[in-house]
Amino acid sequence: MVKKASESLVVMTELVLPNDTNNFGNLMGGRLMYWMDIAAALAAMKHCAAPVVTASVDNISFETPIKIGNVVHIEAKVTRAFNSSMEVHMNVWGEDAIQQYRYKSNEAYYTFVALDPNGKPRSINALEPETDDEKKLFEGALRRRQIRLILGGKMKPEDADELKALFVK
Ligand SMILES: CCCCCCCCCCCCCCCC(=O)SCCNC(=O)CCNC(=O)[C@H](O)C(C)(C)COP(=O)(O)OP(=O)(O)OC[C@H]1O[C@@H](n2cnc3c(N)ncnc32)[C@H](O)[C@@H]1OP(=O)(O)O
Repeated sequence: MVKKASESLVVMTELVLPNDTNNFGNLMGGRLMYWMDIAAALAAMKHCAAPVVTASVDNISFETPIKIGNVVHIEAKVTRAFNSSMEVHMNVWGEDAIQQYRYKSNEAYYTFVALDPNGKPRSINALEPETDDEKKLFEGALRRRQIRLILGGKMKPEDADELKALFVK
């Protein structure tokens, strides 16, 4: 079965409360990553209709702090499905609901693996990108997968054909 990228869309909204912040009154990075993990896992489950586990989290840059009392918006969507794993892209914004403005906080890629009832990786639906943005993310996903598998010790650099093609014509 092939599912559209848009079918996996998850939008999560949270309010930054005192217990979520550091001594500067900014949202803690770890709390944000926790919310992102949940939003991305839900997007992955919408795509594969199975329980999932987080296999890896790519680097996250915290561009702009999100202040106490602000709102956090997380948008998560599956970019590409492989055999049992899928990459989820997220955009995160902060919002001052009183002054009524929104600002970009960060973006990230998480990878999830679908599990069968025995807790083993299972095959998943293919994914079809539709919009230009979805197609761009879909195309880059193979390269990003090879980078994270090399870093995770699951792939030899010499086997990363998609990455090598960037440098060797
Ligand atoms: C009772 C029912 C209730 C239902 C209700 C549902 C409730 C559900 C709620 C969910 C909401 C919360 C969601 C939070 C989710 C967590 O936080 S889960 C906790 C943190 N994560 C973990 O504990 C995962 C621990 N790791 C593992 O279990 C295993 O290493 C993995 C990830 C399953 C991989 O297993 P493995 O035996 O190494 O498998 P292997 O055949 O080598 O690879 C399988 C796939 O993993 C990929 N992979 C392996 N390592 C990596 C890596 N480092 N980077 C990227 N991909 C990798 C491979 O590329 C491969 O992909 P495909 O080529 O098949 O597409």
